[in-house]
Amino acid sequence: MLPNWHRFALHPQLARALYAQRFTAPTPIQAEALPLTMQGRDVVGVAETGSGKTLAYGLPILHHLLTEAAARQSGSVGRRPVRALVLAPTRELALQVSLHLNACLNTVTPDPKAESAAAEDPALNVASKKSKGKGKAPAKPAAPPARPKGPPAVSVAAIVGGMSAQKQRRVLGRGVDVLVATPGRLWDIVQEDDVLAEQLARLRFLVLDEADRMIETGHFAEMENILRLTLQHAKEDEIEPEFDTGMEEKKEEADSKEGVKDGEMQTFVFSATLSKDLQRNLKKRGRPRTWTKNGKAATTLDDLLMRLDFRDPTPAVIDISPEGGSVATLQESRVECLTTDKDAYLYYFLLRYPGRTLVFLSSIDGIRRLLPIMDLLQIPAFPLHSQLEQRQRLKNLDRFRNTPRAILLATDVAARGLDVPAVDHVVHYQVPRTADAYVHRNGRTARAQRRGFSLLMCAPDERRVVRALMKSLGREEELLEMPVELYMLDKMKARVQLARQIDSAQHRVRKENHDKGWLRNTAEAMEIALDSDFESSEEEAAPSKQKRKAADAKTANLKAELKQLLKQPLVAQGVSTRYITSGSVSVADEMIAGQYNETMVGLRKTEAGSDLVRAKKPKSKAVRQEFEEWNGIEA
Ligand SMILES: Nc1ncnc2c1ncn2[C@@H]1O[C@H](COP(=O)(O)OP(=O)(O)OP(=O)(O)O)[C@@H](O)[C@H]1O
Repeated sequence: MLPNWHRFALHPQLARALYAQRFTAPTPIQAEALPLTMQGRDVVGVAETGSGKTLAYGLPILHHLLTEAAARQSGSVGRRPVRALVLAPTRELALQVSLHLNACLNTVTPDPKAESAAAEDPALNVASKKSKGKGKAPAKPAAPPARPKGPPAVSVAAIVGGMSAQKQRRVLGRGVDVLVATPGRLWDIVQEDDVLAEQLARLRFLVLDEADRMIETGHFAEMENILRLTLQHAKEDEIEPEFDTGMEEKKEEADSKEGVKDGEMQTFVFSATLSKDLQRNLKKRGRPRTWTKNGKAATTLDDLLMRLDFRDPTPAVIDISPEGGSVATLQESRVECLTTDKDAYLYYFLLRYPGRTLVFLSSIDGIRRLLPIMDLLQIPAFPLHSQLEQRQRLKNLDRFRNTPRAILLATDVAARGLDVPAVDHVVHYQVPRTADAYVHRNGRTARAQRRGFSLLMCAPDERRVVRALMKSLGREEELLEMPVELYMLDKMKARVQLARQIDSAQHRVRKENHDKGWLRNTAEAMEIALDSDFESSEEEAAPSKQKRKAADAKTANLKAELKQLLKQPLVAQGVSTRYITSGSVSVADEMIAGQYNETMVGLRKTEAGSDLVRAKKPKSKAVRQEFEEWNGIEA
């Protein structure tokens, strides 16, 4: 059925699922990893973002468990032990991995709505339940046979923070074969669940997905604790002889055999970015002797990986990441602008190049500030950051997934691992702090061989960071620049300026109301009567009714003005809207040919990235210094 997959001799159920999802051939990382993982080797895989790493480790796990389940047949009762643990840095990524693996157990193509429902409820996130969803069979190829009823042969479930822990415990109680988890929540549960703790010591597979990120997200201690549990008992009891017994040689001989021994745990570490040094060290290393070498806790990814319980004496390292960290189908660019103009440049970009766009900001406050402005400008944008409730995060992700031109304003919580199909553009509203973050953010677009575009917004005080960033990626060429029609940009600035004024006026009113309400509520809760002094001082402080009325009227005027502006067509310089056949640009011709930009009259419809220009040569040092001093930029 799928000749390109034949050589891996995958379980027929997986072959059917690959066929149903039209994965006709393995991706390069899958093609390189599968022969090793299927033979019991430990693998460290580094491949560009969106290259199919999940199945590179997922298929061998599912293959093994499905084969094992077939041999087990019926009859076994009681809670099935967890056989594979996948640790992922964020809730979204864990849920996504779990859905991806489940889709390989269901031979029915998942319906995105059913998927999101399942994602909202990890208790549903097992193969048996999902198959009951209204899974749409693909039109072509023909729908495969329905799966048999009854409990799933292999179940996958996600355990993440922000969801009902009770429900997740119930899922665990039913038996989970592949557990996908974020370290924080898993550690909470493990501490109260001795059975689970015991099971983690007998895993057949351990996966660290986006391992480097887990250290950044403050999960370090929990992850270390969990990894400690996965050290298998026999090893902990092993006493290292202090003198030469000749045993060591024999052991080394046995160890030099590739792969893990039968039934032992296989470890997979996957990421889009793993330092070359670390990869070299991993190749050279032997097994860890003791967990807490020097009695110190691991603090870096290098430490952590060096402490992993690789059972394979020579873990295979597959690195097919592109030089400089960029994907071939990705077009990168930058635009230089003042910090205060970034909103206008972003607005310009969104109108000039419509498409599903993921905008990365470095702070939650930044998102909170930008969101109402986008709203006032009638740009549909959704936030994604760690202070949103989990349900809200999933809802926003879902909306972003299902709205073709949606905008997602996200912090780096969304940078890694998230697989939203067809993200057209990534915008770095602020320069990311590390080169890895830059690569991972960009990795949300240009996935699975699709084209993608990224724009780095660079303020004068960020130039130095950008230079360092490019240097650490080994880039010699500067990023190409996105050209901007300055005439059009001015119009954007006027609109943004109005939106900001309205927002700050509304914000003032909201804050006043909030402060007043807060005082009253607190006083009420504490059963304190606010005395007349307080009331009168409040009255004094509060703007008079008249003042408020005037302020409200001003805001209403501003709103009306903005509404009016938004209604007006954005016309490029040199274009007459009255006589669209005249002027320097033949708008009519382009309209007829469907080549015009929908919101910016007179500008051709072009894809982002198709009109990039080489950056201007840097000014001579003296001139630059003068410019920087003049602009108050630190030398
Ligand atoms: N063999 C295949 N053929 C076609 N598409 C595939 C194949 N394997 C995976 N995909 C699709 O490619 C997309 C990216 O896969 P995946 O999320 O595993 O990438 P990744 O390498 O883990 O990315 P990241 O590093 O960003 O997490 C997914 O939508 C997946 O369904």
